[in-house]
Amino acid sequence: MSVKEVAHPLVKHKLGLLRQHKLSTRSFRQITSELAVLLTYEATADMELEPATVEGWSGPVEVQRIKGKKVTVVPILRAGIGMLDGVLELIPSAKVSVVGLYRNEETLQPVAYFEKLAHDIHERTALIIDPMLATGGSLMATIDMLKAAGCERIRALVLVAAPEGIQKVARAHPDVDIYTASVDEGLNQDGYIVPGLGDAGDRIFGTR
Ligand SMILES: O=P(O)(O)OC[C@H]1O[C@H](OP(=O)(O)OP(=O)(O)O)[C@H](O)[C@@H]1O
Ligand SMILES: O=c1cc[nH]c(=O)[nH]1
Ligand SMILES: [Mg+2]
Repeated sequence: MSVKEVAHPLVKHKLGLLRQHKLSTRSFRQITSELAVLLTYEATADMELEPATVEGWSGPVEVQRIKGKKVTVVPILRAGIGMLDGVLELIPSAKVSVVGLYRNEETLQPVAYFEKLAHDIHERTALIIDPMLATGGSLMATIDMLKAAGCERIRALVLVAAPEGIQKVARAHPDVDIYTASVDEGLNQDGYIVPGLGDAGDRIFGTR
């Protein structure tokens, strides 16, 4: 497994904006979406290309196009929805497989409540999206669902990751790569990432 902490200046700058406590719901949503675009750019950098010929203005031109193009984006409800538009901006033809999970606030264990996956997920690369990787429970549960459905190539795009969650996922799923704007310091006693972003779902949906 690899963890790629994206060092691009735009990513660092936008993440800094997002960390501000006093940020409107509108701005939080907007910047989350922009970061999703940039993480997608990184997470697709090794996509395979194949040669093709198109009809150009001066005749046939040899071009390159993405081979296969089979991707499914997997937002983890609810906060993952905040990254969906950004990912689809770069991969507009991707199928969307939705997973619903929430974290029990006392046990910190993920509780599954929804699953609707692309029917041909076994032949697609899954890009899981969720702003937060904290204890890793939600990501692990999602990976388990995808693998149970036959998915073989899985990547996760998260805005902020805690080392504790990364280690847990790495041990159980060494084949899954993680792309993040930041590996933060760690978790507090309530399982929140420090310095983190707070409750990303509440900030995206304006529910607190
Ligand atoms: O790594 P973990 O410890 O599992 O925590 C991370 C999860 O917690 C948050 O979701 P939450 O349960 O708050 O649901 P929400 O998106 O509906 O707010 C976040 O969006 C992740 O899905
Ligand atoms: O820091 C955290 C941890 C879990 N979920 C969040 O939204 N934020
Ligand atoms: Mg939440």
